[in-house]
Amino acid sequence: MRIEARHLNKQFKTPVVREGRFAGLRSLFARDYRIKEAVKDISFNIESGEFVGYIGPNGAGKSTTIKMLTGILHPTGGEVLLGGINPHRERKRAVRRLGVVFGQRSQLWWDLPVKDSYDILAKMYGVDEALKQSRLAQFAALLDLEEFWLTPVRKLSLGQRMRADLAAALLHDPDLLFLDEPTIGLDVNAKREIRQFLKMLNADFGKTVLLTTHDMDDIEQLCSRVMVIGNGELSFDGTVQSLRDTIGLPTRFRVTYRGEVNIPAIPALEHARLAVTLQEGSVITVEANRKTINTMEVLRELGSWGEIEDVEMMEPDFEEVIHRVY
Ligand SMILES: Nc1ncnc2c1ncn2[C@@H]1O[C@H](COP(=O)(O)OP(=O)(O)OP(=O)(O)O)[C@@H](O)[C@H]1O
Repeated sequence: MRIEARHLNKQFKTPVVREGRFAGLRSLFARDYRIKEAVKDISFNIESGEFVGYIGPNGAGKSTTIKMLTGILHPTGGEVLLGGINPHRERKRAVRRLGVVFGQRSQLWWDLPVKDSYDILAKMYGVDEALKQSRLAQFAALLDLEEFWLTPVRKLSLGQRMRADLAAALLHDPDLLFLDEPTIGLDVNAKREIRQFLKMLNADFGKTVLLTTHDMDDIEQLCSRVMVIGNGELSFDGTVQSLRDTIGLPTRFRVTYRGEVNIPAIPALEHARLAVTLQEGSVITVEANRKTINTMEVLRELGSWGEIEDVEMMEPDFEEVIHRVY
């Protein structure tokens, strides 16, 4: 099912608290508001079967976008279409086609045993008993749900809770999945399990997925496409590889010199973004943008600074670099 976002905007209006004498009294009569433009004119299409990552720094507008896409929050401007259905005008029809997981907040009933939440959700979505049983049997096998079937949700570990929440979001067999930080706070093993499951949902069951995350491994391992939002605006939309190319990931060279080192004030390759990031005696770390200079050029330049004893090359870490881009 296709997701279309057309010129989405969201402004939040929050009252400003006044200070000083009689401030409270004055606020009763005339209120000042501050307008926060959380999402500014965002448009994109996500085709059926795509797995798209949605990334950006804290407060960039990711959750606000997801809430508008799923119909929870009304846009100030623009329109959302999910398989042609506007979730704000036809909420019930849209809700049947989409599943949502918010990693920070469970949609399960906190004090009830896990299985009871599925009974309630099945009733809410009109999933009949036989379908509910067969789907739950499938999820129980894939997500190992049975070990905590009768445990109240509040007693689940974070990893168990996330698995339980995923099953809940899928109980009515939606075509679209919106996942807001589904791996947050999980350990390495739990992350791996969740990723395997999500990969399977997309590859084998054809679910269309939009995923927000701060974990670049999620993006690299799962997404065919990534959108970057910063300060409410889309700043990138393309493949993970083209994002890497755009950023021009720097490679780090750690060079140990024998004897004296003379770093020129302006290195010859400065125009191509060769920068000294650390100097510890005769050990110097430089960063070079491999898009603009090749390794031999870098080594030639470094060799002109002194007699090289050893060079260690370190490949860039996507996660670290993307945070610089934010
Ligand atoms: N209900 C609200 N009222 C006022 N401001 C809000 C409201 N919800 C969000 N905002 C503001 O809108 C901006 C975008 O918030 P949003 O939660 O969408 O960011 P995010 O990209 O999901 O961040 P994070 O990665 O921290 O979860 C922030 O500045 C936030 O403070």
